[in-house]
Amino acid sequence: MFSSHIIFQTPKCQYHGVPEGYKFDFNSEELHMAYRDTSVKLYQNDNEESLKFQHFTKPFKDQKPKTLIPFFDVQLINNLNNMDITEIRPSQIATMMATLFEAPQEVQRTPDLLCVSSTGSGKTLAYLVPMIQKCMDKIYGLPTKAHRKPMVLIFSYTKTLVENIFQIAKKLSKGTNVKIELIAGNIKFIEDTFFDIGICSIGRFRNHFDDNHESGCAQIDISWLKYLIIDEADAMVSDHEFREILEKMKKQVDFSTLCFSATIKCELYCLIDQKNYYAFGGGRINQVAASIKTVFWKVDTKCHSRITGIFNGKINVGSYEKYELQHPFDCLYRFIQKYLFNNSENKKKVMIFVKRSTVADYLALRLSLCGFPAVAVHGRMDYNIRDKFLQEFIDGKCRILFTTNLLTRGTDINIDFVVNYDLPLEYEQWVHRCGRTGRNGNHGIAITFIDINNHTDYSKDIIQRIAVSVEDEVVLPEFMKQMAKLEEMKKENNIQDVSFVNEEYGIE
Ligand SMILES: Nc1ncnc2c1ncn2[C@@H]1O[C@H](COP(=O)(O)OP(=O)(O)OP(=O)(O)O)[C@@H](O)[C@H]1O
Repeated sequence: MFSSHIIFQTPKCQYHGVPEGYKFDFNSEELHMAYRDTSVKLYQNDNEESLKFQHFTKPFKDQKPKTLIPFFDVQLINNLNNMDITEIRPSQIATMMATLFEAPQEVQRTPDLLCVSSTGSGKTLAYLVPMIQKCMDKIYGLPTKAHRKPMVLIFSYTKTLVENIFQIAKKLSKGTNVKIELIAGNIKFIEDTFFDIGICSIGRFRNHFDDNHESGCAQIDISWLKYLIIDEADAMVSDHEFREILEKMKKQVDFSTLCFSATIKCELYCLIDQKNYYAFGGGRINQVAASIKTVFWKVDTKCHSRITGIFNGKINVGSYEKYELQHPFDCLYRFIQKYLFNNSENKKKVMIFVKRSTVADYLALRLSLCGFPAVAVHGRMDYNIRDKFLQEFIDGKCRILFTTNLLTRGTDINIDFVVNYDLPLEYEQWVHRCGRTGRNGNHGIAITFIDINNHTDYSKDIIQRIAVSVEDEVVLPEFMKQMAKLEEMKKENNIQDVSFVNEEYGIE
């Protein structure tokens, strides 16, 4: 099991790790490998500036390269700047170091990489930037009109994620010759397979790769493949179809596998070459990111909802004075009233996770009828409607979004609150759900409803892992502590037995 501190595996090759306290020397002839985010922060130049992408801009033709560090084309740096991206994040420099340096001679190819870094820490750019640069370097060495076969394939977990990665890749590669192909979704099958980077969903890729492919599908030739990127790798590893494809690809050609996620499980190691890999860990691994405040609210599905409909032209919201517990819908209603609709200036957004798509639809409708417009986005709806609702939420036209597992991972929308109305089936999903807020340097709040009278339905494992993972100062419902048997765990002494209601984000 990884904790937030067990992070680095010594690579079985000649790169050096960087000791604590080491300062990056731009003129150094040595090769370096970043291995922990505390160390990566030490990559600063003499002026103590934070490290920027432009520090790695390629020199002009007649200029002598100052260092052995990798270089980015000006066009790529400009594209990054146009996206307001200047500083390099820890996972980004680690991936850059691992992929852009030439591997030592005794190592045939770039070692594999396991990059585990908190939600919202910038893993998508961590792999896209060096991969686009690699393709640009390759293209320079080829005749202008040469037909190129894919050098990089990127796989991710859902069609929505794959499409997001594609959109970012298109922006990053603007004005370069790098050809990027989307191999996912309900768009037409690709017609030619001459591209540099393919961004794929598993099912659609299979049609272009497998012998049992749909007739007429162009077949992708992977003989040039050098890098296989697996985003949300710990979820992908559970997909048998994906593992089969991977095995088949590995039999055909030797490529480096780069895995990215905010959570890690042991099975993930079967995706990489365990004798020749780097691992990088940044932020809290397998835990909710430090930028997110986690709060637990007790609710009771067995008590009646007091929001009963229209009464004298107003919603009857009942009275709660005598009741300690509330039905989850009532709890949600009061939360939204207090934190999203307390004044006309409020622009805050909440993403609410539920188990089932029918529940998402029902709750969105019910809340809308109560005067708080909400939409639901899930896997059992038409793509176009899904995209339309999601866009309304992104644009802030609708500030309440109900969803299911569909948006658990990877979704990058600026939101203030996450509510786990139901608990997910796996602990890792809870971490990713909470990680939809508190991204990209912002703070967020993730509220988890704990059904106090129905907790037998929950997986004991989830409750236990959540209870153990949260920081000492997070107040937990008593039964969570009991279920987690925290008495036997080292954290027990630090958890106070007080009301679950958090002062700042308590319901009343
Ligand atoms: N160097 C950077 N400077 C400024 N913003 C950045 C930088 N790198 C990434 N970002 C922004 O940070 C946000 C989060 O990035 P990204 O979605 O890649 O996170 P992630 O680590 O993949 O998260 P998750 O694990 O939840 O998928 C994005 O909006 C991205 O544009």
